[in-house]
Amino acid sequence: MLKQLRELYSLLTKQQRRQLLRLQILIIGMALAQIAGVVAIGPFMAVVGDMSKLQGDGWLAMAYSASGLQSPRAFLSLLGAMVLGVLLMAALLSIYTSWRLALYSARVGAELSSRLYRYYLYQPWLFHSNYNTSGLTAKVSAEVQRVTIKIINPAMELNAKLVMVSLMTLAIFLYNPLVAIVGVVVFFGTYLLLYQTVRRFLISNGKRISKAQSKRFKLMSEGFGGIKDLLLLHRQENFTSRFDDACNSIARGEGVTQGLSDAPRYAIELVAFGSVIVLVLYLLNLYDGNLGAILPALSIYALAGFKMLPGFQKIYTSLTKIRGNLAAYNVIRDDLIASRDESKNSAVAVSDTQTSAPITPWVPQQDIKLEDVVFDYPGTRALALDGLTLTIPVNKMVAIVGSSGSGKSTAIDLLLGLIEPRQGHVLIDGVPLTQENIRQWQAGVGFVPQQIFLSDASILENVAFAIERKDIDVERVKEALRMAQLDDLLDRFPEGLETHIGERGVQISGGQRQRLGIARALYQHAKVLVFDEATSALDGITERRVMEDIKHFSGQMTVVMIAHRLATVKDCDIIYMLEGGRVTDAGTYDELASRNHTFQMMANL
Ligand SMILES: Nc1ncnc2c1ncn2[C@@H]1O[C@H](COP(=O)(O)OP(=O)(O)OP(=O)(O)O)[C@@H](O)[C@H]1O
Repeated sequence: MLKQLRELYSLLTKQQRRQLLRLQILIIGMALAQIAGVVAIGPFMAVVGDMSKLQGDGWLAMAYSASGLQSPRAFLSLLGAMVLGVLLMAALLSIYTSWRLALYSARVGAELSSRLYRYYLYQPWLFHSNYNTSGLTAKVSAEVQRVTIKIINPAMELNAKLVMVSLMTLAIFLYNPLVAIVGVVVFFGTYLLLYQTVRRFLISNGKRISKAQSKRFKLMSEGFGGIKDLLLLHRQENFTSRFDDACNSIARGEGVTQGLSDAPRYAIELVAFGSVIVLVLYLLNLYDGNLGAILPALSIYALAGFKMLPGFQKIYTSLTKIRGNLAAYNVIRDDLIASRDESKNSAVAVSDTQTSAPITPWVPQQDIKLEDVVFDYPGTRALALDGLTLTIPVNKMVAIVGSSGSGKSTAIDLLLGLIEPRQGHVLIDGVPLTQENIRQWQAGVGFVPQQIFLSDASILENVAFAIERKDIDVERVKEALRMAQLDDLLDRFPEGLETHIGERGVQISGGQRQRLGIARALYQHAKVLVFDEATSALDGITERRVMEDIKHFSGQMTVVMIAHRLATVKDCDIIYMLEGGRVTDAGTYDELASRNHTFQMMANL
């Protein structure tokens, strides 16, 4: 556990560590104030037990005569008020420190969540293609929240109480070493014994919660994502019963961890009462039954115990909470470490996009080539692309067709610069695509996927996707919509460009959605348009209309498309047939239809 806490500390930013140091000073100040409050009760009780202490030459007698008060009772009231004053100061300092600690934990948690979100958004395509979104969402939200509330916050409280208990024990040790040693052994020993008993249980419990948590997120994402199928198949019960199981598992796990954290309080109360009886007997023996001498000592111990017992309990509950939730930390640990290592690069990337001048798109003049490209996905044995070579002349329409798994999407991802070839090159006018020039290349390429993602925002914001509203070029949006044959859509809605579409906005048809995807690509001034089965979800008539739109770009733009239905690619200048990650034939539709048997079968000729 210490290892993980140290690791968590190493994940803090420099600023967070500096804040922690300042908090540490505050914590020590708070502990000293608590000790002052406890010690202050001594003189007060000494006078209560034996008024004669105000006579003679002791320091209490000197303080009494210096106070100028006429009666011992008035002096006692003054002492009482002073004790209350010190206790009040200690209480105020404690409130302030607790507030700062809670704020600090919450801020660290929020920063970790932001850090993870940023880290994931900056990951390359390969990372995302192998991850499910619900897993990432669970990490950024639920797991970080668990780490914040159940590890960082308790760790801060543990820290504060450990300092307080240690300093208080030291103070008692200076007063009476035997009482301090026996007290620590009895209370610490009892808690340690209890903690060792439940430790194993807490660990397995924590893991169970993490597992159920990710299951819950998966069920939510799959349930809402596939709602249409569920409604039709009436299989909601299958999801709700599994969701119930996961929720119950979490509730049971959290309840048990909480219960195990609270349980020792009652056992300790018993030990505490026993200790008071033993202490009284010990003091009676020590001071030979002299109550005047016993009272101050007993009050100091009682007040110290009153402060320390909740401290011990807090240390124990913090430890059990941390132990029970370390599994949440383990789930996000690797990503947090990786995000720390990459944070500098991301910072550069962010400042790059925000401060540097707009990137000049790289517009090819002759052709785009994939040359002898080999690619395999991590963790797979088979090659996705095995020596793929193809040429896309500029301002032509080029299609890539082939059976499922033949490597079409992988070829497109390479072309877009989303993945890098293991061997071979992507050449733009003969110049290889590299990390140095990829941003210029991507700035000039428009990608239209099969499923156009609509933001819950206006048409304007959806065309200029992920751009600050104030930075959107409205004229350019209008131009893109016009080129994508979508201006009629604007006429239909009174609010025009401001019409809200997406989840909570007006619904648009599949064809309009696809055109919106095209407009989004055109807004970037793309000169190369890449369609990844962009029309496969459309009905025949809408698909033909969208294809007509795309044909408009022929001669002015380079169009690359993947299509399953061969009717879609009839007008393309070149059709590449892929099989097993390489080109098996190429030509126009008519050429392939006349000579290629596979093509004839695919086209149902
Ligand atoms: N993220 C991935 N991880 C591992 N293997 C992958 C991944 N994506 C694709 N593959 C594999 O790479 C090969 C080529 O896949 P690709 O998606 O490029 O084919 P495709 O022709 O586009 O198929 P489809 O028409 O079904 O989309 C397939 O064997 C596929 O299983």
